[in-house]
Amino acid sequence: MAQQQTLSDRHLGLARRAFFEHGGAPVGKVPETILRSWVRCQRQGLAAEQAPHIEPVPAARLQEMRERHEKLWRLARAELELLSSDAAATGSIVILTDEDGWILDAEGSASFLDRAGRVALMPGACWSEAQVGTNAIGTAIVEGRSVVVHGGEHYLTPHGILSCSACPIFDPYGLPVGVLDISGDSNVQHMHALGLARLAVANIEHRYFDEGIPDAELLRLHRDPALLGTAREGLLAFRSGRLVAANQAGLQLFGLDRSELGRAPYAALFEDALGKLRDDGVLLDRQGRALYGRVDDGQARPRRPAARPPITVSAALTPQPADAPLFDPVQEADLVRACRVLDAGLSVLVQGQTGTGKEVFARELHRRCARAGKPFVAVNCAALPEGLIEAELFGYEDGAFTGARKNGNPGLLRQADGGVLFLDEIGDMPLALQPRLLRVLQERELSPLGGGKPIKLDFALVCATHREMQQAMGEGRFRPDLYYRIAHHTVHIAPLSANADRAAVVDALWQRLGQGRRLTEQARQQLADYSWPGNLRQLGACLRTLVALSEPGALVGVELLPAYLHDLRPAASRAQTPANPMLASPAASASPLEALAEAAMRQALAECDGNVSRAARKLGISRSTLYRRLGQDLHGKPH
Ligand SMILES: Nc1ncnc2c1ncn2[C@@H]1O[C@H](COP(=O)(O)OP(=O)(O)OP(=O)(O)O)[C@@H](O)[C@H]1O
Repeated sequence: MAQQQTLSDRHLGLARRAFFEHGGAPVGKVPETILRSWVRCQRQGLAAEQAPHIEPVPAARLQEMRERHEKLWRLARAELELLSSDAAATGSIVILTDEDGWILDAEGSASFLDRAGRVALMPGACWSEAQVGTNAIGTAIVEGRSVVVHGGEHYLTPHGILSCSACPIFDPYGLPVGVLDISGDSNVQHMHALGLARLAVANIEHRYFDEGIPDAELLRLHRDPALLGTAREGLLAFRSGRLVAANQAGLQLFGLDRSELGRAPYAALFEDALGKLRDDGVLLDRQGRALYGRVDDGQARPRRPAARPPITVSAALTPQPADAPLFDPVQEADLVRACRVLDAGLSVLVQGQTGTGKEVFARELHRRCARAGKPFVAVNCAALPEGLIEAELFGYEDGAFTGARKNGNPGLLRQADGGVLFLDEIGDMPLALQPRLLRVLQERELSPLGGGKPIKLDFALVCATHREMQQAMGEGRFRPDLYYRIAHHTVHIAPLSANADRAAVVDALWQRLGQGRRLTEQARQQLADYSWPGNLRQLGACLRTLVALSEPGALVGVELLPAYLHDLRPAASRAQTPANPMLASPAASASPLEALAEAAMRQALAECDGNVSRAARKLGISRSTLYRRLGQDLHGKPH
C-alpha cells in the first residue's frame, strides 16, 4: 500500500539526489520497482527536471479511442462510477486508461481533477512510462502488475504533487487491455487506494468472462463454496485439456502466472477428472486440496433477459411497414453496441445533424434493449419553456409554487421509472439546471420541488443533440461533469451528405413509402444526387409528397420533383430537356408543381379539419413549412 511503499520525504530526497545528481543506485532506499523504472527512464534520456510535454489529443480523437475500447469502457463503467463517488469524497480521482496508458476517463474530486489537469493527468493524455517517466499507470504497464508511485518517486519533478496507485487490467487470455488508477494529492495518505483499485480490477476481469470463452470448458472454483459466483472465484478455461484463459484468482489457486496460459495442461493441475466437478461440485487438485465449483461449457452466462431479436440487414430488405425505420449496416452495428452499453446501466449520447434520425435511433434502442415494454419518455430540453423545465422534469409537490397543478406533478423523470428516459436536445439544457440533473443522474434519486421524501429512480438514459458538445463545454455552456455522465458511450449518426451510397437510401425509403409506385431512373438519380441538408426528415418528406402528388401504380418522374432538385441537373442535360413547360426551366417548372403541392397541402388540411399540426404530420412536413407555403390562409387556424 501507499504507506508501506513510501519512504519519508527526507529519505526520498536523499535517494533522488544520489540517483539523479551523483549517478548512484540507491538500492534499498526506494522500492525496487521505482529504481528499475528510474533506470529505464534515464537510459531513455529523460531529464528529471524537465517540464512534462504532454499534449492531450483533441476531443474527436479521444472519442475515437473510447469507441475503440468500447468493451473495456463498458465493462469498467460500473466500477468507475462506484469508485468515483468515494474518490470525490476523499479528494482523489479514478482513471481508466487503455493498454498503452492513454487516459480514457478520469472522474472524482472536481478540485483534484483540476490540479491533476495542470500536469495533464486528464482524458486524452498518454501516461506511458516512455513518455512521462516513472508513474503508476505507465510503470504498472511495463511491470505488468500493480504499482504505487508516491510524490517524489515520480521521475519528473513536477509530478511530485501526485500519489498514484495503478492496477493493470488483463483480458481472460492474459493480454493487457488497460489500467485502473486512483490518484490523489501526495500530501495525503491514500491507504486503501491500491486495495480498491485491485478489487475493482478483479470485478472488471471477472466480467470479461461473462461473454464466454468459445469452445472451452470454464471452471469456476474456490476453496470456500460461499465465495463461488463472486469476483473472488477462480476462473480457469481449458480447451483440449490446456489452460487457455484464467483470471488472477484462478492463477493464484495454483501459483501460476499469465505466461502459463496456453501451456499448462489440466492433468498437471488436478488429481480428479473434470466429470467429478460436474457430478459432485468438488475437485481435488494435485496437492490434494478440495476445490468447490462448477463447469460452464463454452456458454456465455445470460447477462440480461432476452431482448427482441435485432433487425438484421436482410430483414430490412423485405417489405416493411412505411413507418419502420431504416438502418444501414453501420447503424445496425451502432445499435447493437449502444444496446449493450444501455443494458449495462450506462448512458448513450446520440449526436448528429438535425433530421438524421437521432430520436428514431433512440426509440429503436428502447425497442431492442432489456427495458423494452417499459416506458420510453422523451423530453425535448429545447422545447420546454425555461421556467417550466425544472418542474416538468423533476416534478413538484402540491402547491409548490403559484400556478402549480393541484396534487402536484410527478415529473417526467418519474414517469420514465423502469424504462428509458430520452433527453432530446440535451445540448440546449439551461446551464442553471445542469447541476440538478447531474445530481439526479449521480444519485438516481429525486427530491421533488416543494419538499417531499426523496424518490429512488431507475431508468436507462439516452440523450441526443445536434450541438458540438466539446465546443459547448469550451464556451462554458455545458458542464463537463454532466457531459461525462450522459455520454458513457457516444453514437454519431452521419448526415446524408456524407453517405456515398445515397441511391441505396433512396431505394430503401421509397420501398417503404412509395406504396407500390415506381421511380423513373432519372428521378431516382436526381434524388440520390441531392445532398439533403435536412437529412432523412427532408428526404422522407419529399418522398411522401411525391406519393401524395402521384396516382397509385404510377411511374414517378422528374416532373414531380421539387424545384430545388431540378437545379442539380447537369447543364448539358438541361439543354436537351424536352419542350415540356414543367421542365423547361426551374422557374417555369416550379409553378405548376407548386400548385400541385399546394393542392395536396390544402387537401390534407381539409381532411384534418384545418388542424395544421395534424396536416403537417400527415404530409411528413413541418408545421413551419405548411405555414410558409399556405401563408395567409392559415391565420387563425388551430395548430
Ligand atoms: N432510421 C430512419 N428510417 C427512416 N426514417 C427515418 C429514420 N430516421 C429518421 N427518419 C425520418 O426523419 C424524421 C426525423 O427523425 P428524428 O426526429 O429522429 O431526427 P432527429 O435527428 O432527432 O432530428 P432533430 O435534431 O431535428 O430533433 C423521422 O420522423 C423520420 O421521418
